[in-house]
Amino acid sequence: MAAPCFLGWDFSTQQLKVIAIDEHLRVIYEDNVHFDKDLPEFKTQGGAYVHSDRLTVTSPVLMWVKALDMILEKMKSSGFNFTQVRALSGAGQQHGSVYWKKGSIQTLKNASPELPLHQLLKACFAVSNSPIWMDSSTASQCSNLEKAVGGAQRLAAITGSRAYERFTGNQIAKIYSQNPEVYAQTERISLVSSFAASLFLGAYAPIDYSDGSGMNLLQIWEKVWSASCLDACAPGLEEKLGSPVPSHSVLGSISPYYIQRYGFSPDCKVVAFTGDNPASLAGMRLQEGDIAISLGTSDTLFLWIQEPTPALEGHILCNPVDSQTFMALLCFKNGSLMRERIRDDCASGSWDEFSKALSSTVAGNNGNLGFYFDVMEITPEAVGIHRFNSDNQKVSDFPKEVEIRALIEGQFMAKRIHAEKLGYKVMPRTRILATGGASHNKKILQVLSDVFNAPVYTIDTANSACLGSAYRAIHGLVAETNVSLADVVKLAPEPRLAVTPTTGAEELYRPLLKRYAELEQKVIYNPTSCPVK
Ligand SMILES: Nc1ncnc2c1ncn2[C@@H]1O[C@H](COP(=O)(O)OP(=O)(O)O)[C@@H](O)[C@H]1O
Ligand SMILES: O=C(CO)[C@@H](O)[C@H](O)COP(=O)(O)O
Repeated sequence: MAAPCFLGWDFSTQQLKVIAIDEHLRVIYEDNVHFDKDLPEFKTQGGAYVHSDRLTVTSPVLMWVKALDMILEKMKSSGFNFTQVRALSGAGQQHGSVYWKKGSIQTLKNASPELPLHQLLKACFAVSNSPIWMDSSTASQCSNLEKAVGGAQRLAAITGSRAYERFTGNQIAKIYSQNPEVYAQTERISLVSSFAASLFLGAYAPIDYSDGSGMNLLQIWEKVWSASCLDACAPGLEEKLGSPVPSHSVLGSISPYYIQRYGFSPDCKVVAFTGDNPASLAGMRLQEGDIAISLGTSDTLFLWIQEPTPALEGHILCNPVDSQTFMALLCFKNGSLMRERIRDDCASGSWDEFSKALSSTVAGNNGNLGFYFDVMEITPEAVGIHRFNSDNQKVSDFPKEVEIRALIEGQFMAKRIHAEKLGYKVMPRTRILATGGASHNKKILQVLSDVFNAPVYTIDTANSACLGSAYRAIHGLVAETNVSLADVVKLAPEPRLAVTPTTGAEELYRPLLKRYAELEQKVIYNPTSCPVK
């Protein structure tokens, strides 16, 4: 009999990725399909469409389905032995939503193995372009929701977050108010994560508690939908969402489609999918006191916490690996795409040249500071490029190398300032665990280490959401017997030290952090008066 293996998937913003691990937790297969490059027929940029209002951002749902067809075919042609797979789980970019048309459950259930899924599911979606996390078009729905439950702080106390435009409840409310007939045709609403799980299950997969906490709909303490939030968003919503489940739940066996088309075993189990950040928490084996920083399309910072106090900034999500605890999350929208834009403008499109600029400039950038928000930022709410010299005077440009350092130092100063606002303190034993595409870049990690005055660790793969999903697949099989994820992965390789802070970094950055926080107040978006020019 073939040695067992476990699959972890990640339906992220720019790509679909997969990792297979063996029973010793070693990565034995890794692959990806890049939406823009490998599926050019969908004409996405960074995996998404930015609409003409610059606020609405969507991704074609059939692109995700076709990417799954493509990656499975690639695995098949490489000789991947699907019969070995005992369980699979996965992750999806958070907050995005998929609208299944009435009757689609039958199509999912009876999928013919002769055809690729994207052909079979062509007519299954009431909304062909799914709203995703980059969308910021639901300001009026957010204000309605906060009003309906008694204010922003009250909503945060119930759901873990005040109303955010990308959060799924507000997106659903927009679809219902603009297209009630589309809403009426919809029999099930999935998150990207539970949509992906549905493809493997051949049935509608439930939403897990952790990704469900990014909707402004779930009571994070009781782990049930909030009736007042549901009612404020759209009628009959509870039925369309199904009941949420613990993140470690085994949802069932893989659909016959995969057994017949690819040779999966009928015993292969599908474990609930979750959000990409929660899955990364599992993949990095985050411990209390650690700080995780993901440098993917978005930048995120997250922590494992026991006793959260939901606030007006940041998010509290149910912890994906331990239902008694929580995770705190900050999301920064201007992450890798912003860095790519500055790389293209200032470093001829080369990461090597970008890194050289970081080496050739001094820590602290001689007091030059910058805010780089090509699109409306989430943390803080601000837009535009704002540069300040060491006298706090606004300047219109910087030399190229200074621009690159100002961008990277600014991005990390913002992370430290906002993490500290959440109550987080850098301690002598703090470890930063870095992941995501930009964590490949040591020069970027050095700036991160200096700004936080803490050592930065990485794991063997930057695809921690995939790895965490594969770990969660194993955990799902034993979770009911009270085995923790930590027990399951105790033999996995430890995170490796990547960089340590430069001597004197704390003294250098302390006054700069103070200045940055003060300048941030000046650039924060104020709809009644333009930000400083
Ligand atoms: N050497 C590098 N230096 C900085 N950024 C990099 C480097 N290599 C890749 N990246 C960034 O990684 C991003 C993709 O990260 P990834 O975590 O795979 O994103 P996602 O999961 O959101 O699709 C790319 O947009 C790219 O800008
Ligand atoms: O909106 C958030 C978290 O709240 C984003 O972090 C999305 O989950 C997208 O993730 P990436 O594709 O950038 O990893």
